[in-house]
Amino acid sequence: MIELKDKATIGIIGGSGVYDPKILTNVKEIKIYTPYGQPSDNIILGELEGKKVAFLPRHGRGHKIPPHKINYRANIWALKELGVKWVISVSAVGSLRLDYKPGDFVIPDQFIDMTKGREYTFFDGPVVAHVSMADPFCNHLRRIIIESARDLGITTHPSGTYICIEGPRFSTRAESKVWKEVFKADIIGMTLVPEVNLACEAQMCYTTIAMVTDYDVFADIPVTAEEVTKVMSENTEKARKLLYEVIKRLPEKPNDGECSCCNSLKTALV
Ligand SMILES: CSC[C@H]1O[C@H](OP(=O)(O)O)[C@H](O)[C@@H]1O
Ligand SMILES: Nc1ncnc2[nH]cnc12
Repeated sequence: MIELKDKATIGIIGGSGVYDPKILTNVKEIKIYTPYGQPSDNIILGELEGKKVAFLPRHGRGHKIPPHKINYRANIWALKELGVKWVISVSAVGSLRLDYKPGDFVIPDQFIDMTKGREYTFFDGPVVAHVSMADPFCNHLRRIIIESARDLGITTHPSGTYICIEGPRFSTRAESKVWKEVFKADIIGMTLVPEVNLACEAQMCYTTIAMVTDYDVFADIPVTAEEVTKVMSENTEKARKLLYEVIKRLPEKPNDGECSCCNSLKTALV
């Protein structure tokens, strides 16, 4: 049973290189049990500017869980259980275009799912739901992140299509060419799906701050995990600054006029 004092309205899911919530004060660690098993790690609860924030490292502390083994359902369920309404995900991504450079941020507005066998839904029957994914990210949250990044002078691309591959391997040159030239995706990663789908089913506002770490395999020297980790660690301070500013500006509740994330099940149930 979660106590009222342990509720949080804002959730941060940290990706590669983001394993601790350094911007939070009054932190405490809690373990959450879900019908889907264990989340990636204990959740760190803390405060920022008087707001309650829950932090969860997607790969666990020490990066022990690969993308295809993450218990996405348990992670989203745990955040929902805590009362989270806004979910800000931080992710390392490869760039599929020259003008999205390592160190830049991208706030994607679309995704393409190339994953192969994950648990994609909370609705496995007998209740069946088909949520709309036309606009998969919360536009209210995207606007606040884009404005905050602009005011902080952080180079941020306000749109982009994220292609999510199964991993854990990186793409071949032929695959990367297809993602770039045929699918016209802008960035590539391994963790967005099904995190985004599940957040939508849980009627939460979800957006990703994608940090470009590499040029995938269309660069002369193809991407390595070492390169991703290095670029990510060089830029985590920038990500923290942005998270701080975004959380400062987030209203208590999503604004009905700007997004309909909280009502995603209204038209989804069969
Ligand atoms: C460490 S290299 C590949 C790894 O990094 C990204 O993870 P995240 O989105 O959690 O930052 C990518 O999707 C892969 O899982
Ligand atoms: N090039 C890449 N492909 C897939 N996932 C990534 N995460 C960071 N860079 C990536």
